[in-house]
Amino acid sequence: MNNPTIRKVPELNLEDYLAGTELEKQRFVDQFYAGLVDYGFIVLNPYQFDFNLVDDCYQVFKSFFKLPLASKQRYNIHDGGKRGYVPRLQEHAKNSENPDLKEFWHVGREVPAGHHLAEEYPANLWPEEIADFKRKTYALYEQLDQTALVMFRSLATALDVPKDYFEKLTRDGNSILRAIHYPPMTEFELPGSVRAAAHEDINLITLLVGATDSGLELLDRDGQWLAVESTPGQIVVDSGDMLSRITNEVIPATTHRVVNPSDDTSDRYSMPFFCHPHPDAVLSCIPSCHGTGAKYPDITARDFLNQRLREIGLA
Ligand SMILES: O=C(O)CCC(=O)C(=O)O
Ligand SMILES: [Fe+2]
Repeated sequence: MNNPTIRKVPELNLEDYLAGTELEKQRFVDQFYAGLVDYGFIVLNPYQFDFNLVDDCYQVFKSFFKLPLASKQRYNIHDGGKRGYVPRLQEHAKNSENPDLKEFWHVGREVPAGHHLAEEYPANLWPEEIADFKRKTYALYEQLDQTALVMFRSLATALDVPKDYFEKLTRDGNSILRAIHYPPMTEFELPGSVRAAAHEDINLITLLVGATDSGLELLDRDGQWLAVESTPGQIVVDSGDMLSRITNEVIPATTHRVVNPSDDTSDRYSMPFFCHPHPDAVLSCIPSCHGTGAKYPDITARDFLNQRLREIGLA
């Protein structure tokens, strides 16, 4: 029987990895890996992370989502949600017919003109109605990108690949900062829909800076839903489909959802950062996870992503 007071997503201190003794470092590596294998989620206390940038971004995105729909729709460029605004009831989970009760905004990687990915990555949109939108949101993007790199280094040790294995895979990667607004339930009349239906993330790992409210749940290995509790100042880290694929499912992509609140009138905001490889990266089974054979053939991150985006109604 699942007892939520006993089963709890492990909590880790990034300081142990970045400034700890060799023993603390190794313990962090082991606990991060075990957390992903056992739960697919860990709660991270970051180290030297500027949470003012998080507050700034919540301010920016709250102001944006408050704009009239006609203003917001100017930034809905129907590119499959790659950049800019995606209105309510657009995205649905892979096996769900009902759309999620959310609207969101995507900020993607900026590369200089002439860069080999400049043609492939769509240009970001920067709403002129909101002051400092670009500076504030991209500063958070870069800070999360740096944090991800540290988590990847620790994961590389656990998986027995060169320390820069994920760095190479994700250099100039297609990572996305998604700001989500879940409006009050009173604004919908859709009995079958939830804030975010059960799904797995497509990417390698996701970093979620503290949401403004609870509601996030993971499906644990015993088939029980478990609340993922975090406080402001923490970052929830979870594993996605791409990590599952290259680890031969040793680290599964954990199913999660955002349940509807008991209170019908409150909003919820969250900001997942989806860490993606660069499009030409080959998703290939890591040797230490090979076991009796790779379950999946090699595929480029580009092909894998496009396949998944079609499945969720975004391509
Ligand atoms: O809003 C949240 O807390 C989680 C959102 C999520 O899982 C997603 O957008 O993939
Ligand atoms: Fe997710």
